[in-house]
Amino acid sequence: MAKYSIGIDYGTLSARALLLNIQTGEEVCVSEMAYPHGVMDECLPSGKRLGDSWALQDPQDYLDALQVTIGELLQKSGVSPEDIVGIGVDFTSCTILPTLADGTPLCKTEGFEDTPHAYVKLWKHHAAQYCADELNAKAEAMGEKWLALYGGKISSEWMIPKIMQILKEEPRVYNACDQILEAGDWVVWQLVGHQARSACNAGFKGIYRHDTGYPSKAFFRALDPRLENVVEDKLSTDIRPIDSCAGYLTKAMADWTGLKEGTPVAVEIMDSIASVPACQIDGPGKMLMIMGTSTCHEVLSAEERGVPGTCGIVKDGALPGSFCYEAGQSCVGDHFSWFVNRCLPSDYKEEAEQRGISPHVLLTEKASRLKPGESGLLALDWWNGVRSVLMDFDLSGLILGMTLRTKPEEIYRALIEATAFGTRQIIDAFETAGAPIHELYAAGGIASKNAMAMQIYADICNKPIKISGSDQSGALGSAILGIAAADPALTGYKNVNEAARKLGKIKDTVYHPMAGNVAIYAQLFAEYKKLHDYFGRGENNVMKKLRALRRQ
Ligand SMILES: Nc1ncnc2c1ncn2[C@@H]1O[C@H](COP(=O)(O)OP(=O)(O)O)[C@@H](O)[C@H]1O
Ligand SMILES: O=C(CO)[C@@H](O)[C@@H](O)COP(=O)(O)O
Repeated sequence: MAKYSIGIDYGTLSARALLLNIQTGEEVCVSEMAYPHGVMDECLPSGKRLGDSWALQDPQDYLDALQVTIGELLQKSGVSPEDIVGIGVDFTSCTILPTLADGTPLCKTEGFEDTPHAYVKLWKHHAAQYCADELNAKAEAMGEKWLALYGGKISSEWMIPKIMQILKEEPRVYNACDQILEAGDWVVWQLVGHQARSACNAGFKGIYRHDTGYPSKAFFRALDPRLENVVEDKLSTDIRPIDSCAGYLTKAMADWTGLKEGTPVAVEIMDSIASVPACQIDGPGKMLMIMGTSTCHEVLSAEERGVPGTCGIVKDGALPGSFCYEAGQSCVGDHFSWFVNRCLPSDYKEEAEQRGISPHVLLTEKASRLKPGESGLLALDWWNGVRSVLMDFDLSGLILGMTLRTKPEEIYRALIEATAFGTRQIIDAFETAGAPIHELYAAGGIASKNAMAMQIYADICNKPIKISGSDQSGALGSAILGIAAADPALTGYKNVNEAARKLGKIKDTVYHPMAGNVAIYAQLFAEYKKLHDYFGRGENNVMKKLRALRRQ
């Protein structure tokens, strides 16, 4: 009798669930639900305005997505809940929410429905930059050893700066909540009825180290005396490995989803990392890029050492037996959709509509006819701040070289090239730190949808790129972890590594660098680096001044 696992991938705008046949690897069906409240970056549903760089979500959307997507999987496939051996969940991160002791989100309690700080802060909520600046200065002054393991700077996207922002701006929320946790950990809590926080999230986003735990009380006290006991008061030291079982589906959640009560649920994993087992990344020298709204870069290594430009290193963070390094770019697909949504001229919109294709496909078709360098444009990919080498969300975007003749497809291509230069910068940082990258692998929406972008990346990075065999690599990785959570006697897999070897997959297509393009892009990259340093390393702080003026 065939057995199945379900993987649920919570992205920025939607959740995707995948039903996987655990013996054949067949992806039986996929179901997606866009979050009804989407990303709230201007106001709450009540109309209450949010500040600059805010990005919130409504946690009820996550539960509704469980009900709708799992219901659809069961209905479309006709598979019996009895034959589902496990469930895995991955989530965009660092996405956090304050809750009561029983898990009720604070934004759903009386008196907090209209309080922005009581809602989920999405990964791309960047309004805690001033808190991150304070934290980084303090960590450096106090010689905190963990700082180097986060590339030398903690991002304002990460958990502690976000908690600091809540405490400083709305102490009422900080005091009223019993827990502050990753939304992925919260979903698992809802599924199994108790908390089982993920080592992956805690390590990458919560400054939790496998050997030393959280930063010391003295450090938290130095940040703010009210934070001295933040770990005991709001976090947890019960941190679980990602290949373990978090617990079993409760009766209430079985009724909500249509699944069987008692189905094992895996400890949650970050969405980016879930693609590692799905793409058969099993050792050093391979960099996996998960390219969607943002891009995350994953590298496995036997060693733990700080690499400038990375955002974190976690022991057994992606697969047991290796350290996983993550670097990232906060604006990739978002970069392209900004252009499509805000700047596309009406004749282009009409052409796309008439031909029944998306504006991305139209712009890509036109941009494919251009040669590298032909547009005369060069952009900095900082539309959503910088998560890599500079780690600064007060920086902003730039396009250089525009003339009266500049065409939309030229800008679109320059934006894609800018994100590839950003990736090249990250690869160079790894290689300079003594971790050579021989091959690139790509997963996520853009890897499967945009061949031109992948060729540009191969040319700019001067490395071959292999593509994930699944269009839903996050959900596939989660389903693999769902197997690891189940009884091996039932699944036939000894551990997650074995399941990843058998069920992970890569396409036959490989994008090879083209020598002529590589040479031209090398010249453009040299100019990109100059702009990067000029605007990013303090020589000209105009971007920060403009941001400060906007906030006044
Ligand atoms: N043909 C395309 N070329 C480039 N980017 C695209 C294309 N189609 C969609 N995108 C971008 O892909 C992003 C969504 O990526 P996806 O991996 O599906 O989601 P997520 O990052 O939320 O997991 C959006 O930002 C969108 O602008
Ligand atoms: O930062 C991480 C993971 O570490 C991502 O969750 C974040 O960049 C958002 O990813 P998506 O672009 O929504 O796939």
